[in-house]
Amino acid sequence: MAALQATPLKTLAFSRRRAGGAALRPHQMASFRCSAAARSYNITLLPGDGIGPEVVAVAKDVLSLAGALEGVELRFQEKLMGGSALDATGVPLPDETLAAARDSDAVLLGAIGGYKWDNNEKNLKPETGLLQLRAGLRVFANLRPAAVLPQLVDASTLKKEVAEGVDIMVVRELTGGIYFGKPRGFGTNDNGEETGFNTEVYSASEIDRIARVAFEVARKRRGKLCSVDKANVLEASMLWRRRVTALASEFPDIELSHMYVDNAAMQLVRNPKQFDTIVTNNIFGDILSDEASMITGSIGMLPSASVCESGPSLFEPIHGSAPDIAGQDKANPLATILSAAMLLRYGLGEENAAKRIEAAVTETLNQGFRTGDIYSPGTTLVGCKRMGEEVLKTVESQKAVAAIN
Ligand SMILES: NC(=O)C1=CN([C@@H]2O[C@H](COP(=O)(O)OP(=O)(O)OC[C@H]3O[C@@H](n4cnc5c(N)ncnc54)[C@H](O)[C@@H]3O)[C@@H](O)[C@H]2O)C=CC1
Ligand SMILES: CC(C)CC(=O)C(=O)O
Ligand SMILES: [Mg+2]
Repeated sequence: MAALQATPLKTLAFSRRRAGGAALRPHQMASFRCSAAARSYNITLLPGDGIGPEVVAVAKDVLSLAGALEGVELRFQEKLMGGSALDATGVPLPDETLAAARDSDAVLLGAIGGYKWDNNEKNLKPETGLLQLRAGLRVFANLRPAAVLPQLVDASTLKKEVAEGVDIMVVRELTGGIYFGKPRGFGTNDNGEETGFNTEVYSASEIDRIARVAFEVARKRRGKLCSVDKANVLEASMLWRRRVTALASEFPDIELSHMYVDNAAMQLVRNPKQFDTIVTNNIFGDILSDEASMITGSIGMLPSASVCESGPSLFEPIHGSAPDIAGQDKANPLATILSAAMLLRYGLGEENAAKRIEAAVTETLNQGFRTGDIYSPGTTLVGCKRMGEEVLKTVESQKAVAAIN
């Protein structure tokens, strides 16, 4: 934990384990890098449901090629998760899947959920499996970068002058709050009416550990941190604000501000450039990052990394299983491809391979290829598979390599 508190992103690069081995420390990294044979990693793939298998298949190929070109061997194992696991095994997160994820160097998830399971009881919902996975891996910090790429400024729903240059990092608490709080359930009120209830609860230590990560992230960015809460109404938010404020004395170089979540939702579309790093709870982070995604052009563009104190990290696009376009080769795979780049950088410490992927995505967009969600006149409309093929071509190309160096 001490290392994570000190430099979360840097530490992430060293937080993964070799298969069956102990965590590598930074000073071991140089010798580890010298041995080509040692640079091999076990990756658990959890394609999930809907567009999940479509985007993960594409991202796996990109990950493999970028790794191979940088001398990194990636060994993949695919496990059931979500609705597909429910259908096959009766539970949304089979023990075998969690065990495999825990035992790997990093985990790449597509998305889970779909109409078929929407009316299942809580324990038999794909979404419950995802919450169990996050809790099981103890990945409490979810980093969701939302940056407007110059090539996609016209795909933003906001005016060009409002959208261009936006570069926000949402640090979302991921294993606490109302998605996990007890009591929860259904009951009956005094009038005999049916009720449904959930509990928003945070302990001081849960707030402190996510806030520390956020302060450190802000330190590596532009030094501004906005803590988003609802402290005018909710006790959990009152504690949140008190703890974040207290912690600020340890980070005098960071400009801390506080904002109520309703105002933050409005400010994000009014003047998103005012934000650098945002730290917030589980549910507000879920909602605000989807909102931020539209500033960048599409939810199909945003990757994420979910990290813990030790053990494998989880990488996933921020979007869901998009059942409305599933099976039609319409999904944008770039969020998952960019999640694969985050996996290489923060999960495995393989910076060059990560850069190769990011450069390839930039180049593919420069060449004008667009899936439907980011299409604008004058660009070339492609499906999920073709977008993957174009990225693969540029991963290998001289141009992508030149962009790295
Ligand atoms: N991490 C996960 O696995 C998540 C799962 N879900 C689940 O996904 C299912 C659908 O949820 P929704 O609320 O519809 O959210 P969603 O993110 O799946 O879709 C929202 C809208 O964005 C579009 N979209 C999403 N990803 C896209 C991509 N890569 N390319 C192009 N368009 C894309 C969809 O077509 C849809 O119109 C539900 O069962 C939900 O519980 C929702 C959010 C996260
Ligand atoms: C499907 C939910 C469990 C979570 C969600 O929407 C998200 O993490 O983005
Ligand atoms: Mg969400």
